[in-house]
Amino acid sequence: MQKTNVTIAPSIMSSDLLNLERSVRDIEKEGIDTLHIDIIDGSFSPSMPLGIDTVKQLRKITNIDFDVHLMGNDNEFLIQEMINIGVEQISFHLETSIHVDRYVNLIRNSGAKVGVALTPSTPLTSLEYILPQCDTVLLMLINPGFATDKNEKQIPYAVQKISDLKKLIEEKGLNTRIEVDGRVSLESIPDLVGAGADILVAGSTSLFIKGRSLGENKIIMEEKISEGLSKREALK
Ligand SMILES: O=C(CO)[C@H](O)[C@H](O)COP(=O)(O)O
Repeated sequence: MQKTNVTIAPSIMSSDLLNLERSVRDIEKEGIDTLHIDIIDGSFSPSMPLGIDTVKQLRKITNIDFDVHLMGNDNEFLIQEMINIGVEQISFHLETSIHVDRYVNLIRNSGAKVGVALTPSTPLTSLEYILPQCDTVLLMLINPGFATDKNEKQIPYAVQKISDLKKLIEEKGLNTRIEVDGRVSLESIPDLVGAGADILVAGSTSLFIKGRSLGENKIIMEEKISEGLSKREALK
């Protein structure tokens, strides 16, 4: 399979939470170099699958890149904790941020990559001034934190929002990567990648689909990514 620049970022909260070390080893064995870690504070949204100490423990056992998605209200506190641990990318939500430039600078000065996350209905206009300072924009395609709620479906305007963001990034001549998260399923990957998604957060509807091994699911994901890249080429 041809290597593409679309990143598969397994969401550790979708793996076996009772065997995190084994999940990390399985992910490493597949040559995956990014781990998506959701930190949810129970107030921003109701679940609390992983905590700060989980990230600390994970850091001790692996050098894989940590792509941390903060879903909390106290961004300054959480960002500082992640910086202290030493993670490679930190994304925080604009909806819970007043001091956005301050958070961007905190993350940038630590050497980590800067990500700004948007819940599904937050318009792209909210990125107007901050986009040039972002390495990544994380578009949530379900309401963040509700991954275990099976009634939570991918938003119907996912492809539209990704292609609108891609256009904005290209118009401004930026290299910002688009990360998508929430029901990034085997079925939806070709359209999401076709529209411009660069980082796919892989959870229960792709990499961790039960009944197949991680390796088997990864091969199918790669096929779907190739399909998406062909679509993207055709749309040019
Ligand atoms: O951020 C998340 C939920 O807020 C999870 O990372 C994501 O939902 C996992 O993927 P899937 O929806 O395919 O299980």
